[in-house]
Amino acid sequence: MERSLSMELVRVTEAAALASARWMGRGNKEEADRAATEAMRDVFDTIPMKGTVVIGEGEMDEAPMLYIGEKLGNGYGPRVDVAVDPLEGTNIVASGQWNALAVLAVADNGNLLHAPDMYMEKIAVGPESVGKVNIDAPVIDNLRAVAEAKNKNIEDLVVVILNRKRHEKMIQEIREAGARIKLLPDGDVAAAINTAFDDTGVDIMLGSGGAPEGVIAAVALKCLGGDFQGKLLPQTPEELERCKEMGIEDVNRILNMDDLVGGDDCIFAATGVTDGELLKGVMYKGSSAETQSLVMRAKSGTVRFVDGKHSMQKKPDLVIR
Ligand SMILES: O=P(O)(O)OC[C@H]1O[C@](O)(COP(=O)(O)O)[C@@H](O)[C@@H]1O
Repeated sequence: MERSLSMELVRVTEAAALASARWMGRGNKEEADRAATEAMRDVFDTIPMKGTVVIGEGEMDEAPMLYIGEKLGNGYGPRVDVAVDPLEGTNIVASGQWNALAVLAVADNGNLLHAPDMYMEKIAVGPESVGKVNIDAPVIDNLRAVAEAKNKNIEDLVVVILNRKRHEKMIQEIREAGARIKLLPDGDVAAAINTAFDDTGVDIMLGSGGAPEGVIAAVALKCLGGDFQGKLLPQTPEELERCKEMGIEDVNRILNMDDLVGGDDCIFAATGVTDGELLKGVMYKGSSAETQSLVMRAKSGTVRFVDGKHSMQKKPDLVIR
């Protein structure tokens, strides 16, 4: 992939964030998602690449755009797999809470796991804890390992986990271990990324969430030198069949970083829609709007924070969609 592709891709997540942030707190997650998806789709065709959506808004018959298999880009450039989540945290935006992102990930053709839309058990940690955790290990063992790797006490750790009934037992185990917890309403991609940035105060992410989001988070952590492990959790015979079609015969198999995103060349881009620990959300300032984005490439190890100031006069399409 060209080095410049990462900076081009930020324009895509910026556009999605600018469009969907208009819907903050308005109680309409569908419209927020639609605005993000349309804006993202519009910008993709200006990007120099031959992309194919492998993780998107759904199958062709259920999503009008950014559907799985859709071709993206201007047709000149590298052949790449594209994973998109135009609005990660639709409920977050609808209720004006923290950590909604517009996100995408790109890797060389054939290198992203085509994760079906089902649950995935996940564990995410930053660089210090690489090689120290195991998704199959008891919670207490993983917490001890992260505490030791970060030279902390377990009581100092902050664990993030989605606030769901299915996590009751795990939350109890974390509490018994003495660690602190952030219970998330939604948004486990931001949570996973935060584990690799010390200033966010987040040490480890545990629990299950969407498998597509898992692949996107794995790309981010590959760029950051962290670790991500996943396990698919099919809930129905149809979902089990989907796993087999993907070549995953043993669903209990741990999906390591290289299973989720192969090779060493992948790019991750995200723009804050609402404020979070790492990225600020969109601010509309009358004649302009400001965005904050994160863009990273695993091959070079470059991590960039990009502040954008967008003119509403010169770019009227940034107004409400
Ligand atoms: O709400 P569930 O079913 O527990 O699913 C969890 C998944 O939903 C999210 O919280 C938000 O997803 P949406 O943006 O599609 O609403 C993800 O971050 C997470 O992976």
